[in-house]
Amino acid sequence: MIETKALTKSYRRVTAIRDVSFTATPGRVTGLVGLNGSGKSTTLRILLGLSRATSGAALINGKRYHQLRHPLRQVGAVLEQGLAHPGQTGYTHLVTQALLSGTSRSRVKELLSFVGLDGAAAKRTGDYSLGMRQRLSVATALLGEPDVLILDEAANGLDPSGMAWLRELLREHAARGGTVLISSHLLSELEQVADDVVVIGRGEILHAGPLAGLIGGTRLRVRGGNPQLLWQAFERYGGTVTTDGQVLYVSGLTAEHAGDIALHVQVPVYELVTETPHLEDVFLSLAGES
Ligand SMILES: Nc1ncnc2c1ncn2[C@@H]1O[C@H](COP(=O)(O)OP(=O)(O)OP(=O)(O)O)[C@@H](O)[C@H]1O
Repeated sequence: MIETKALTKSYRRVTAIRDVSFTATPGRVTGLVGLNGSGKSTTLRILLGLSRATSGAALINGKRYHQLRHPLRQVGAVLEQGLAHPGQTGYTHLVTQALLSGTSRSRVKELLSFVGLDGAAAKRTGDYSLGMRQRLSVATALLGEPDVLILDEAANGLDPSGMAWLRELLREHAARGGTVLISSHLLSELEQVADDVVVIGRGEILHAGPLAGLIGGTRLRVRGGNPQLLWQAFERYGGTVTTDGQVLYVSGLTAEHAGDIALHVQVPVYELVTETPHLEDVFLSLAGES
């Protein structure tokens, strides 16, 4: 479980985050989404004890990071700047980290293969591609078999198969009862993995809740012979109508119902489509309004 309560961080001139409160619950993947500079990394860094909050609390399993008895076994983190020394091989890096977290060497081999790096274990991490570095960071995060995973822009640099691999890994972690918090500046990147989303804009929470709630309902796009008459009829039967001057956008009615209404008022319909708003558009209008 991850909780932030009225978390605020001010630098000398900038308030990076203000009153940020949200919960990431076990068994679910929570996405933290915001445009560049919105405060995602600041929030995650405070959760991981890398930065101190000006006020408020950031808790992992009910405790601040520095109060955790075995932090590396409770929380695994993938941060933007990565972890590995460029001169070390992937294998040496993981063994060093294993020693720090009290994990056995046998788990290192197992993890290298789990993240698809066994072929590159003897290569210097400085020669790794961005995607390989992300895979190594994920392996490092998983070393201590933590319940809680925190990932900052972890999909950066991954190709489509890498993205699919990461999504499956995070979904499985949540399915086993783990807590996953992953940030991104693209909601579309999280669309297939997150159960819940926290949208942050200019340091403040704009939405926190199930992903489905953010998308909202579908609407109908209707073009017909007498828009004025159609509009009145749709509203009379409980629809809510807006228009761009050409097309009517109707919510609160099914396509079947709208078609029947048009037939009833004898207006020909040229187009009747059910539309689901594109998630990225919803996010951009939300983030843009902040
Ligand atoms: N050490 C610092 N000193 C001063 N201001 C900072 C510092 N770190 C972050 N900020 C400011 O705080 C705000 C939030 O930054 P943060 O890095 O948390 O955003 P972000 O959402 O992670 O963005 P990005 O996706 O670009 O990394 C920005 O305005 C940033 O300039």
